[in-house]
Amino acid sequence: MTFTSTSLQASFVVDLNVFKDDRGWFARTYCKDEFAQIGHDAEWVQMNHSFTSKKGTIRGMHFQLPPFEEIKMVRCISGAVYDVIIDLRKDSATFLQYFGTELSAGNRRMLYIPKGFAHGFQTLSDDAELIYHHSQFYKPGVESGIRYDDPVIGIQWPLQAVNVSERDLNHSLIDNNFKGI
Ligand SMILES: Cc1cn([C@H]2C[C@H](O)[C@@H](COP(=O)(O)OP(=O)(O)O[C@H]3O[C@@H](C)C(=O)[C@@H](O)[C@H]3O)O2)c(=O)[nH]c1=O
Repeated sequence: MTFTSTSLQASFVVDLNVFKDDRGWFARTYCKDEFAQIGHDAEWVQMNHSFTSKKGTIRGMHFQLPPFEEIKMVRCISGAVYDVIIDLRKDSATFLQYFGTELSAGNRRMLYIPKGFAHGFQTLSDDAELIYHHSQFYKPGVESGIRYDDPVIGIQWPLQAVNVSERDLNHSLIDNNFKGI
């Protein structure tokens, strides 16, 4: 695996080493020893899988509140998405900045998202599927979110937004009281 730092400290784009032969290919998607390179020593306690039928759909921008913050790692296994993270770490030099990259079944790229970030994505194709690794259990009562179109963040989504969930449309906008997590 190749780990490439993004513009937001401690988050990484992870590219797989693909071994090809006449049958197809093989790639390792997680290895405790390799992930030690980026300081990852947490256990993945939950894995999730989502399917999104319509191109342009946005899900996000989600995070769990302290003390249930989590590390996530995401990979697209069907179609393509524009995947976005927002730095919400209050002491970070890049507080409230975002990073986005394309994840697709074709590029097999993963995004490693440390604690203290919001995460979301827009589908760039119909029938997009994402696999998630989580270092924390899902806790519905401690979920929070940032609006995908919050002007303070100013995410440039590639497509017009469609099919945003009621919950995601109702995240409150960032104001001066927001000090991060
Ligand atoms: C996230 C999650 C949802 N659910 C349930 C709650 C609900 O009934 C249904 C759909 O949940 P949501 O509407 O929250 O799904 P979704 O909007 O796709 O939520 C996901 O968005 C992306 C951007 C992330 O980063 C994920 O961590 C997760 O928050 O699945 C679980 O049972 N376990 C889970 O871990």
